Amino acid sequence: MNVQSESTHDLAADDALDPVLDARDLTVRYRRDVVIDRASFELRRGETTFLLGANGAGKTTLLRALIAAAPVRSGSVRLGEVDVLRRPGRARSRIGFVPDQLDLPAWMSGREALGFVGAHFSCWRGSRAETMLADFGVDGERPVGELSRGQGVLVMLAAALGHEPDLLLLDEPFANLDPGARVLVQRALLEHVDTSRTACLISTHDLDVAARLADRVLLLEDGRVHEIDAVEPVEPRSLVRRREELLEAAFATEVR
Ligand SMILES: Nc1ncnc2c1ncn2[C@@H]1O[C@H](COP(=O)(O)OP(=O)(O)OP(=O)(O)O)[C@@H](O)[C@H]1O
Repeated sequence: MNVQSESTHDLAADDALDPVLDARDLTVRYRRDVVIDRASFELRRGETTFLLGANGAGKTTLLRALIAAAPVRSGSVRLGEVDVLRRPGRARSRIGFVPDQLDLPAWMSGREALGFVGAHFSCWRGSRAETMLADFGVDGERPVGELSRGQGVLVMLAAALGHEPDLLLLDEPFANLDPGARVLVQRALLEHVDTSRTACLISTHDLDVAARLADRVLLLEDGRVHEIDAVEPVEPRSLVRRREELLEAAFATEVR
């Protein structure tokens, strides 16, 4: 999402060369099943990268591998100078993560959940996360068991953004959000990525959102990660064509 003014263009260009995360030859296996097969890619400062792939392609597995929470068999993940697989605690303190399943204790209030997630990620900036939660219109005193999935995503997003991470990893954050909540989430992400120059990787099945917001697209297919060029310049026709290409590539068997 490059909304830099012209005067900051050079700085943005320099920034763009600076990878926040560098994954090299990453292989993840569940027993004998190779889910991620020698994946290599970078996530760069100020760029929003979308991760596409059919059901079961390994998107969740790949995102988890990037916080050392999946069985990585070989390869490396570096977050700046930090070796994520060797020092996951240190790396996680600089990462905001929104999982696909919100496994929070049902009795916990939204506000307590912010602290819980913050503690897990070795970081806690309570007041900022609580302000974000209020901005999202979620009552922080309500138990998360009483929240809808969309409201739960907003709690996790506030927790993920609250400590101003260098890297944001979001697993299907737009699923089951109503249009209002979707706009809120997208706006919060856009603002955050643009102002703090965070790197961001978002998995989704929503090709409309990906085509509209992506600076880069990674496609996961047969365990391999393929990079698809940025969707720009953004012209309606090229966008439609690009979406069709992505759709065919990602879901070839389903659309035939
Ligand atoms: N803990 C696990 N143990 C064994 N196999 C697993 C485990 N977690 C995931 N898998 C397998 O790994 C593959 C990839 O699953 P993953 O959830 O990463 O895919 P996905 O692309 O996120 O799917 P979806 O779009 O449906 O959410 C699947 O075949 C799944 O069955």
